[in-house]
Amino acid sequence: MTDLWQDAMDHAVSAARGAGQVVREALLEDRMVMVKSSSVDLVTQTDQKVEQLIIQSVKEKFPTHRFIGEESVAAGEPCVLSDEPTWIIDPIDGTTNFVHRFPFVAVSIGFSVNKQVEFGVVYSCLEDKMFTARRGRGSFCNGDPLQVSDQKAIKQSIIATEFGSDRDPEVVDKIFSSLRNILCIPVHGIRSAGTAAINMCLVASGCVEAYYEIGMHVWDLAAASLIVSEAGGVLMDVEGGPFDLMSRRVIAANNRTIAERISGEIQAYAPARDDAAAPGADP
Ligand SMILES: O=P(O)(O)OC[C@@]1(O)O[C@H](CO)[C@@H](O)[C@@H]1O
Ligand SMILES: [Mg+2]
Ligand SMILES: [Mg+2]
Repeated sequence: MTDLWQDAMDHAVSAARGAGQVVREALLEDRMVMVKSSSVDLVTQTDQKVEQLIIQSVKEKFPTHRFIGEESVAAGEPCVLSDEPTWIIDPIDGTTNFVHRFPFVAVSIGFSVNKQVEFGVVYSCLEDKMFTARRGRGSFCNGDPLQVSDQKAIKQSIIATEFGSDRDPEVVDKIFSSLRNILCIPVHGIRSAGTAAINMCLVASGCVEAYYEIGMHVWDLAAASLIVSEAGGVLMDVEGGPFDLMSRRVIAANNRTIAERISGEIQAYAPARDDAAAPGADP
């Protein structure tokens, strides 16, 4: 049977590796920092340049494919996940880390058809770790198979989360309330890589038992969601229902028991969905 998407996945790996080289070179220069939704939601010309390089390279090979790119959406492109083959791109996940030279910076490229992720590529470009997954064919890091942690007890676990870029005191109170509840289970520790994609690859690698967050976007999650599930992990909404790529809410865990326990401790809220502005979106 013809393997429809292997050529596209091979291109994604090559594009992510090339983008990582651009990121590493940019780290040697001064970076002009701009802001988006708030004074702590950063973007640089490197984010924009890398996204355009990836999108242009894909358009040359797959001219009918669609795109959801973080910086294209920021510039006004619609954020619509259709049934069409769609490349879901975060050119730099961890821009704040990139600006501060904190060494966790990822290029994330997900690919969906019929709203289902067919492959995911996350390149941690300062670690030179290429995380990949193809639906139904497992997850890998630099070609080595990945498997989530076999830890069953949350009290023997490390949990990853992030603080996001929303500084609204009411939102911050919810974030810290959830954090306190989970820390006081107690768990062994809480960790933040500063990038959702790498946090989720740490779940897939068995380095942390779970990651949860409210507020990130589809481009942070798409590729890594498949890397987690193909490593034997589970994905869930923060209130325990099914994971929804466009909801800006996720629990990614090594097993359902730990995911459900985390869900029970989170003070949930619902940010505006990524597809909220899409034509025909539910109000
Ligand atoms: O804007 P970026 O760098 O692409 O992504 C922002 C981000 O790093 O910030 C959040 C942590 O607060 C993560 O969920 C997300 O991955
Ligand atoms: Mg991101
Ligand atoms: Mg980004």
